Amino acid sequence: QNQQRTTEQWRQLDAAHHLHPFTDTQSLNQQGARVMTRSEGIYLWDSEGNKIIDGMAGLWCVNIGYGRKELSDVAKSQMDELPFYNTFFKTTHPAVVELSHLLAQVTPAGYEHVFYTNSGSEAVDTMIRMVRHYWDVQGKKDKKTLIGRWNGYHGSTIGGSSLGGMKYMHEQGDLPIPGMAHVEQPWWYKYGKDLSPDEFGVVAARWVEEKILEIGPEKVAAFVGEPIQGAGGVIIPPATYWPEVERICRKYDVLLVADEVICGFGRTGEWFGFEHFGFRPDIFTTAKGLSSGYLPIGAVFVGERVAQGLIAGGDFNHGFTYSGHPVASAVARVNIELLRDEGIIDRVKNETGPYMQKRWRETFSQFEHVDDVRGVGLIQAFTLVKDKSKRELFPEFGDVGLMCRDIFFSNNLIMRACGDHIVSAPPLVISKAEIDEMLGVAARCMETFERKLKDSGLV
Ligand SMILES: Cc1ncc(COP(=O)(O)O)c(CNc2cccc(C(=O)O)c2)c1O
Repeated sequence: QNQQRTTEQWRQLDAAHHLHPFTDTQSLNQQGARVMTRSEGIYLWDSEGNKIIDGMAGLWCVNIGYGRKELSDVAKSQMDELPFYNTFFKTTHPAVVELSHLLAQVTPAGYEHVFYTNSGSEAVDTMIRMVRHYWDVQGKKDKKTLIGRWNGYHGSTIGGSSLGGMKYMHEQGDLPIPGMAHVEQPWWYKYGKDLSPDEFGVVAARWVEEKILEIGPEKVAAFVGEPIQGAGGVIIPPATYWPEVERICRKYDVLLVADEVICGFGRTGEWFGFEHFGFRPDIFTTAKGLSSGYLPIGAVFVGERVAQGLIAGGDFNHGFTYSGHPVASAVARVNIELLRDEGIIDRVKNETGPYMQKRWRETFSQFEHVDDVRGVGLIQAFTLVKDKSKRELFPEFGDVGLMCRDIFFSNNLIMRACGDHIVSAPPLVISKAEIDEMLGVAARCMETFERKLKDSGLV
């Protein structure tokens, strides 16, 4: 157990030694970090004893919910038996074999081969190297460019952040690396103008075709996208988008990659987001819900075509010390078994997902500066807008988002601001009563937000 300290002591030691990710350390240290100490179900407790509703499942990852002893039990027994051994040099171990076998069963047919990493970023970087190596083996050495979307998020390694379309990340570290291209995101609210969503979905998909033709199909290795863009603001493409993207990729022999790090393992009410949108990627990357965040693990699922190409290609010179780590593998296996055996994903699809989407729309559509209220399964969002009637966004996209997020946070409800999008992705085990509790708090926060917005002179 951790040594018992006061919040202030934890804050001071944290400020003295700990550099946080995606953080302005100086401003954090002026206000002090919030010290999360324990968790259960959909709830967190901080060091001041506040009970917090985790509307973000950690970072979109605690799908099974907090406090599942089945995962900590298997972690301890695996750690006692074989805490580590590698999967290099012609060795394997039962934990990674059983996980791989299980994963082949919960994925649609045709995804029989999986490569392990420690994170989503590493899964994306693995995919980048696989895709380029695949085309080399096919003798098409010029097919190296990968196309992503602006505001897409594919992690924070050099490859992942280059493929991602977050310009504020590209500015740090001289990114993107060569061989990366981006098209606009399928955000109907901003780009759809007077097109219907379905018409816009085809237009947005054609941006991919234009980019492929601009670069030259013989140079394009793959198109990569999140079924629903998560960190980019829960941008849910119209139903016509993905089937059209798939048709275009097949037409120019461009591999199609789904980044399922957020959408995977039940978030949309299907096991994987590509099943919800009705397309079949050649490869898909996962992490987060794979272990529900209890231990770090990522996985790249390789479809038959690419798997056979790689296997025929001899040595694939890539991998990590902890690829297929025994304890992470064991925890992931039990996590997936619980998701499957407790029918959690079916319940998201048929019960709690529809309920959340109905209550989410009822709760937020009523507010004057909220529009584009949207969601699928248990991932949902709305956009804070200056003028609904004109679909007009705020000029400094992001300021009011943070204002709104801070009101939730000070009322012990965690939701996320992605620019002026407010997003939520709670644990998949959230009950209808907990959905009502969460949205009751949120509604009161939004009343406060609307008042604060009027006082701010921004509207
Ligand atoms: C689609 C996608 N792909 C890759 C990654 C990278 O995974 P790792 O972080 O495990 O390397 C992600 C991660 N997504 C992510 C990570 C951290 C914060 C937030 C946020 O929206 O606040 C989102 C992601 O959402």
